[in-house]
Amino acid sequence: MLKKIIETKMEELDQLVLPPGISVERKSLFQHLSHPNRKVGLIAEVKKASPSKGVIKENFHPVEIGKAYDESGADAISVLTDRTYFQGHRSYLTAIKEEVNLPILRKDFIISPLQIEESVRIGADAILLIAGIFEVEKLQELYTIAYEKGLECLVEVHSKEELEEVLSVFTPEIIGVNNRNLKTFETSLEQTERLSSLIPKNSLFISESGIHTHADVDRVYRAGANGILVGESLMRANTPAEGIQTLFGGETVANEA
Ligand SMILES: O=C(O)c1ccccc1NCC(=O)[C@H](O)[C@H](O)COP(=O)(O)O
Repeated sequence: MLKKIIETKMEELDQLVLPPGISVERKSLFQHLSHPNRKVGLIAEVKKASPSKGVIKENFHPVEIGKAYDESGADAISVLTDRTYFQGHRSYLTAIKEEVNLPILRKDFIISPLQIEESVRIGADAILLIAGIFEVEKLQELYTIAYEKGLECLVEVHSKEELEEVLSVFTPEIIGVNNRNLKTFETSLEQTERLSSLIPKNSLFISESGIHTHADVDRVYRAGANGILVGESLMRANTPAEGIQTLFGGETVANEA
């Protein structure tokens, strides 16, 4: 699946037209996740559809969702901007950024410095870099370009081997362990438990995918995660606020509306 997505991304790159830049106040994903509102930081994802589940939320209003996440005490927002496989769009990120006071992670398949410049111009504070797409040297090159442009990166791994290979070259400040097997689409929180001890102490450890219940949150918290990235279960909840309440078992924070 990842190979197919990257092939599509390369075709899209040929058509990419950079938007004019916008002036935004940058928010640090690292800082917000380092001082979370609850026991683990929540990156709440704006996700209409996906390759594994098809359309997840028919009645999809990205700005309303982003504002509800902000009002419900999320620590950051992830916005799918891939059009083909997730029915996202870069305009969703810009529109949400203008309405919330949280760091925005651009969730897309970044393979080129051009997309990093595009991410800056649409108002992203951070981008996802997927280790499994590149040689580590290329990953580090894109990581450096992003930070030079004022963005932060969440470096995502899907296996022990990928994580060890990245750490043999550099130490990302934010490391995501994706619990989803990109071949079968199955999710298992054992992935987080398996890789936890390999995460450097100075890096933030984010558990991504397949987190649906308070027990799931507790499990990855006990495994040592500093934060979670959650999409589907929040998108399927009656409201984003209810979805967040379910994940945290009623644990509230001061700025919840
Ligand atoms: O979600 C998918 O089906 C998917 C398939 C192939 C590549 C990436 C995919 N998802 C991107 C993500 O990492 C998730 O959107 C994110 O971690 C949230 O996962 P979830 O809470 O399980 O929706």
